[in-house]
Amino acid sequence: MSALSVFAPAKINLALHVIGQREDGYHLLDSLVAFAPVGDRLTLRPAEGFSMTVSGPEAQGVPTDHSNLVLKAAALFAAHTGMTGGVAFHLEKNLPAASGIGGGSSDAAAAIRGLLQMGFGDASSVQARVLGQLGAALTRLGADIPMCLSPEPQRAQGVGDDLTAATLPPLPCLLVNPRVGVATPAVFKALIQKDNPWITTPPQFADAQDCIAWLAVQRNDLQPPAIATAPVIATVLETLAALPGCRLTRMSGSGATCFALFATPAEARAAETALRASRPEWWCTEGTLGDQRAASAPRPAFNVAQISRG
Ligand SMILES: C[C@](O)(CO)[C@H](O)COP(=O)(O)OP(=O)(O)OC[C@H]1O[C@@H](n2ccc(N)nc2=O)[C@H](O)[C@@H]1O
Ligand SMILES: Nc1ncnc2c1ncn2[C@@H]1O[C@H](COP(=O)(O)OP(=O)(O)OP(=O)(O)O)[C@@H](O)[C@H]1O
Repeated sequence: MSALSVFAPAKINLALHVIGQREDGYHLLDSLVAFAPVGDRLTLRPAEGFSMTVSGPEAQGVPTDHSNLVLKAAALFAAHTGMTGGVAFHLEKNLPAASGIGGGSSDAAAAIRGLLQMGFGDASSVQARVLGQLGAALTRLGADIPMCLSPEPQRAQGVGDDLTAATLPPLPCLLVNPRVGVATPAVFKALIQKDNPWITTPPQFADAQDCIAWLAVQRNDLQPPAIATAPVIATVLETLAALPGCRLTRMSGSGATCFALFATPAEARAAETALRASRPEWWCTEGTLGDQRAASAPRPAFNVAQISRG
């Protein structure tokens, strides 16, 4: 068996409404999610046991031991499927960690897609029931993992694990992180109002401008508590809003990464050039949001949707 390379795209919460809280403390969400053409790259090579190396521009501080979400997800996969053999993972880290764009969760989901694609797991045991149990365990590992298993536009409800495919037009986007790590639990803890209104059901959008007009009346309820935790996020949003052609600005996930949407890719590219010149210390990259399934990995032998919606 040869090596397999799997793309782990950035996840963007175009809208993120917090609509309640469960007794165990987890929050109930209603979020519209899309994926960017920028992301990490995970390579899987058959080996004895599981191991992990990390390289790339954002590798510093990313664990290479069993605390990496890639190795944790692989261990869960092995426990649930009876997988024999092992894999040497290599992670090329391009996304800043702890930044609200799903980095570790997207890497973990890429590991699961890769293991399925390589044919690991006892085929007879990888049935709907096993995949459902694995899905529940992966949600406990990272609430963003289920939505990253199939990197396509989707509405995420429940604690992030109740997924419905959504149709979105291509959305030209600029992603910006001010290089401040934000801890997700701290932001949820700082959220005062837990029972906010739901998302209105997304209609069919004629084009990017139509979608942006609809998004403008949605929210990210974690934005105010994240700004209270890391005030620089407000500066990022103000800076993005002042860029020529910017139609909408918002924070993704629990921050600190923010995004700006544009009507055309040319406007997004021009905005990236301008921002790189004025704020060279910030991480920024442009790309068109949408469906990254084709780029992420060949389709695995088993239905990934069974895990993510299990
Ligand atoms: C903010 C989002 O990124 C939106 O997509 C996710 O809800 C967070 O996903 P994640 O980073 O994978 O989060 P996890 O590592 O599973 O959870 C970190 C912590 O965030 C809080 N958490 C997470 C998800 C959720 N629905 N409710 C919560 O209250 C819990 O305190 C949890 O212990
Ligand atoms: N593969 C990984 N990539 C990045 N961080 C990882 C990974 N595995 C474990 N971690 C640890 O998880 C922490 C959170 O990183 P991650 O990139 O998942 O952030 P996040 O903001 O929780 O993402 P999101 O909220 O969008 O799901 C990091 O500080 C790091 O110590």
